[in-house]
Amino acid sequence: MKGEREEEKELNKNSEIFASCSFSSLGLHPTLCNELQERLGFEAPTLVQAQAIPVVLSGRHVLVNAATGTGKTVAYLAPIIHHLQSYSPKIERNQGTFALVLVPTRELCIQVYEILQKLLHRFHWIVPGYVMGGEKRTKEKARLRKGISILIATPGRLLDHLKNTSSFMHSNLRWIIFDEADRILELGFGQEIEQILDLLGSRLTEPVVKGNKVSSISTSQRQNLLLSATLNEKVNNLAKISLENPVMIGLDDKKMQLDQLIEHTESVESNTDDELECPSKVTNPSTGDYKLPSQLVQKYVKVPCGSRLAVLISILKHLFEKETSQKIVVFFSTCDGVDFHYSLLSDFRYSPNSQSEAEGSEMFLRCKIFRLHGSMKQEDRRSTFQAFKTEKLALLLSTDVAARGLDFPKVRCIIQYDSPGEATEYVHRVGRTARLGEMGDSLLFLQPVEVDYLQDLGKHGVSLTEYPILKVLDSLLLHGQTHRTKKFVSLELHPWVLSVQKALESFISVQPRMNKLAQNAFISWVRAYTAHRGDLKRIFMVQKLHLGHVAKSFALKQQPSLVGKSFQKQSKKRKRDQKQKGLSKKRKITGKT
Ligand SMILES: Nc1ncnc2c1ncn2[C@@H]1O[C@H](COP(=O)(O)OP(=O)(O)OP(=O)(O)O)[C@@H](O)[C@H]1O
Repeated sequence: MKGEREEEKELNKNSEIFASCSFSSLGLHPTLCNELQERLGFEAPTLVQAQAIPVVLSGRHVLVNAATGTGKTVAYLAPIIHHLQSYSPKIERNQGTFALVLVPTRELCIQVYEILQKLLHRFHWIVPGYVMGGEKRTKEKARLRKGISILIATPGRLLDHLKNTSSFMHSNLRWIIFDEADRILELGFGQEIEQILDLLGSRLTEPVVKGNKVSSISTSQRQNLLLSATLNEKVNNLAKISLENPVMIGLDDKKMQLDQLIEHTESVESNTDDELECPSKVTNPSTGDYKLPSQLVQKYVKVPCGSRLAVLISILKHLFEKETSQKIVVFFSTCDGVDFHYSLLSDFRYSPNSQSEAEGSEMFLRCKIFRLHGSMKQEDRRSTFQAFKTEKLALLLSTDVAARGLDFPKVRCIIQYDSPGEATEYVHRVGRTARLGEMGDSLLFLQPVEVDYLQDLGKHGVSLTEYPILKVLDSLLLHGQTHRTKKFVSLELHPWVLSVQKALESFISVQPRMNKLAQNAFISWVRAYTAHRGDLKRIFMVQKLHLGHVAKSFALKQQPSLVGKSFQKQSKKRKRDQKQKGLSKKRKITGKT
């Protein structure tokens, strides 16, 4: 009986995610359909692919607004490859770039490149490639000179090459794709994108820059695609300047069959222009335009500041002990925060059940631990990204550098330990789990004074239920027995929390290196907290912070000085980094990720 129900559930899940048609029925070349099946293991298109592929094949400009993890990447790559392979005579390397995919981060660049490589296996004359920050320019120049048919790029580096690499040939450019458009714009790349559109002669609203680099292909032969899991004013503006009479594709989470999809596409098409001309329709945040996977279970946990760290590591312990094969991602607001927690969790030993110190202590968490943030060396970022992908039991500590577009298979739970700020960021962080119909949980940490943030999320149609933290703490064995909370007044005084906090503080206090990391993380955390913008300042009020409790959340017995040398040194370093990266105007909280 149970088996039947499971089967039924599985079927329902599949019909909410996959379309009841084949890739070939969408008009894709048979060899490409084979590659999709054999190299990527895709039996049938997802709903968003079934809807988008025919439209992209038709040559129309498209705006896709679909939930995270619904298969947007193949929705644009497959039709482009289909067209390119059909060119007769065959395209050649020396004809330069035909399609340009713009992505916000280096990791996403590599991820899209890897999928492209697989899809192009049997179309060896179509050359994939990427250019991105952190790589050697000279090597990139050489590759561009040889020719890259489908180029994936981060905006800053692409602009650099457009201006400085004369051998970069793009006069045959036909497609520009903005993948994770919202993130590209949030990172402050709006101006770069406009310049790129100008240099490529692809901006619709303003006169095109004239010069030797403007493409010879007429803009009417261009096809631009914009993909985003969230919509806002900036995305709408980009759509206006880059998309001509686009088809809007947005999927509801509810079940849609293919015939409904086609109807949907058509009805959406007829509204297309109105939608774009009326920003409020596209951008109104209260209409629930944030697409979240319906099977995602979203919870929040209310934790007083001083107990945050003890509670975080207790929840991690509980989750890893409950399921011995799973992956979890924890998001932090700063690189220093990631570094500190990474070192701490990698080394922290504690045996809650040993009666004496003589018995020795054991690793608190028994899983592989990884870290990812923007200040790491490119090779380290790359190897972490690849390693975490293939692990079965692992924890990734990351800044928002991992929040967008990254596809780590089988992530079971997302913990937002430091609050995300903008609701869009929340959506993208949780989007790293519950991908393609898989189950997934998310947990948002809030301090009691921050709970109004739930209302902010509610305005976007995002609702969370409370995580039973006391029950979890009660279930953890301390000195061989569980401790019921009824006898204790609050979470901070729970014997388990007290015991773990004490062990953490002793661990930090005897290790100068850990102490230093904790202090840096504390300072950066306070700075990031003060940098919340607009309305969020009302929720995340720095004045309401008790800095002694914040220090406790970094296992520091004493509060480090915020006016001391190290704070000033860090501020100076941050300004210097900003200058070097030329990002000073881009982000209000630079250096965060
Ligand atoms: N037709 C398909 N059949 C099976 N798996 C698929 C199919 N299409 C995509 N996938 C898988 O689904 C996952 C999500 O795909 P993808 O990363 O393209 O989603 P996305 O919508 O771009 O997500 P995000 O918005 O987070 O970037 C990937 O692991 C991908 O390999």
